[in-house]
Order: sequence, then C-alpha cells, then structure tokens
Amino acid sequence: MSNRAIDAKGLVKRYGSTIAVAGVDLAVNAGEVVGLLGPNGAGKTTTILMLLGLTEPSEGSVRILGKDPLRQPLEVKQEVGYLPDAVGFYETMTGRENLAYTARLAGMPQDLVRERIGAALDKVRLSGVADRRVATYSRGMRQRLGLAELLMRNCRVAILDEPTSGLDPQSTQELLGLIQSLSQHGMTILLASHMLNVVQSICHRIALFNEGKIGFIGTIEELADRIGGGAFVIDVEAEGVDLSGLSARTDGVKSVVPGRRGHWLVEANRDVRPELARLVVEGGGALKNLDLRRAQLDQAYNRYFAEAGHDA
Ligand SMILES: Nc1ncnc2c1ncn2[C@@H]1O[C@H](COP(=O)(O)OP(=O)(O)OP(=O)(O)O)[C@@H](O)[C@H]1O
Repeated sequence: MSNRAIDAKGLVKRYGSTIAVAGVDLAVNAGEVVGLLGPNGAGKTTTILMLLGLTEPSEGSVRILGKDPLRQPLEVKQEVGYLPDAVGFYETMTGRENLAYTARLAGMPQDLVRERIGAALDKVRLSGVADRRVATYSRGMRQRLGLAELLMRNCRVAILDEPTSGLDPQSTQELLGLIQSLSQHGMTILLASHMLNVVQSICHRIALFNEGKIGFIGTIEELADRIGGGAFVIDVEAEGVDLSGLSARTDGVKSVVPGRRGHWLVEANRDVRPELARLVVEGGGALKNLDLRRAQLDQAYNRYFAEAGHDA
C-alpha cells in the first residue's frame, strides 16, 4: 500500500433535498498536515463526519489507513483521533482520571496506561494540574488534554475541528506548536478552521471547500499562482526610480503595486530579486532593501472566493 493515510473518493451526502457534500475527493499522505477551509455551510464538518464513519455517505468511499470506517469502526477508532471544537470530558474527574477512563474504554493494556498517560500529560504540559478536576480547567487546558488523549492512544491520524477557537494568542501558539510536533513525529493531521493565520502557520496543503466540493487543493503558493497572483511577494525599497514601468518587462512578474513612499510590492511566480536589483541599478536608482515574503493565505483566500462569487 502507498503511504496514503486518508483516501476519500466521490463523497456525497444528502439530507433530504439538501446536498451537504456534493462530490469530494481527498487524498492525504502520511505525516501531512492539511487545512480544510471554506465558508460556513461549505461541507467541511459533514466531510469530517464521513471520514470518521460517524455519518454514512450517500455515495462514495472512504479509506483511513487502508480501512473502511463504516465496516471496520473499531480498528479506525483505535488509530484515528477526533478533536472537536469543544472536547467533552467528565468535569468531576481529574485530567489524569479522564485519560485513564478513556484508556480503559479503549481496552489499552493496564501496564502500559500509567506510563503513557504520564508521558502524554508531560508532552502537553499538564502534569502540574493533572490531578485537578477538569471543571477547573481553562479552554486551552481542555484542548491540550484533548491532544494528550490522542497521544496516549498513539493515534496515527488526528482530525481537528477549530482547535484554537476561543484561545488567547499565547495558548493558540502553544497548541499550534504541539500540533506541529505531532506532525513531525509522523502523525497525519486534518485541521478545519476559519483562522487563516493558524492554517498558514502549520499546514502543508489546504483544501478550499465551496458549495459541497473541494474547489482547490494544494499549497498556498499554488493557490496564489492559480488565482493570478504570485507565490512570491517582494517588497522593494528604492530611491530615484519608478519600478512600476521597469518591472513589467521582467518575466515571471504578475503585478507591481506602489506601497508606502519609496516602496513597491512586486508579485511574481518565482524569486525575481536579482532581476529587480539589476533593474533598479540600471534605471539609475538606489536600492535600499529587497524583502521576500511568502504569499499570504488571507489574500489568496479572499481573492479565490471573490472570483468564485462568494463572500469569504
Ligand atoms: N444533519 C443535517 N441535516 C440537514 N442539513 C445538514 C445537516 N448537517 C449539515 N447540513 C447542511 O449541510 C451543509 C454543510 O454543512 P457543514 O456543517 O458540513 O458545513 P461546514 O463547512 O462545516 O460549515 P461551518 O464552517 O459553519 O462549520 C449546510 O447547508 C448545512 O446546513
């Protein structure tokens, strides 16, 4: 078998006359982090529920780690973790007791459990509060306990639905760092979120859902390229030269927009810094700075949905 962790083909979900998902193909390789994005009602959650086997597709098929979540629900549950928007824990039990309870339900060998729980709590930095009741936990602590559960269960695939919503900036960064380290240890992660900066910071690829379908899947650079912008955005600071005229002659440049005084924002489909530097000098100007930035997901996302005829 290939290293494909998730393979969904032709997924359709109808609720009466409503078509929630209208034909989704999604292939995710082991160790990838893929962001699921799109306006409210575009079909992300319904797709996730079908991937997990929590709702039956009207059409199409799903394989997670080679298994069918409808026919082999127990095997899939063992290896696939789901972190919903608000993770449900038993409020009157401590963090450690909650994990022990889940471990018992999952039938994990008792001799392993104590050690695994300790290691998972350490990893998410909850060891200090592990023996406090969950009722006293903040939202960020609950989300981290959710990740500890996935770690304890040794999940190979994690599906996270808005994991950072309602978290303050510091807790968001902390959770993102943890998610990234899970991926570095080989976990495959699907992350549905409306927070574009969160998605940009940790996802290798993004899938844009639009009216029940995936309209685009690829890297942010590929999205920027697709919508006619450039994957490379270069902030040029120069004096004594008008770059808007000069750079139109450079192969690969998509647009040049004057920025604040003495600055131009150049969008290109490759790194054109050497040519820009040469053009400034040949034009008799003085080059002060060239700053290469990654294409921004929020700009590309908004342009994509504006073109698709939707408010993003
Ligand atoms: N159980 C259901 N019964 C009827 N319609 C449903 C049901 N679940 C979802 N839908 C409809 O299916 C469509 C897709 O919903 P879904 O929740 O998958 O979107 P989403 O992309 O996850 O949205 P959000 O960003 O708001 O979470 C919506 O029109 C929704 O109203």
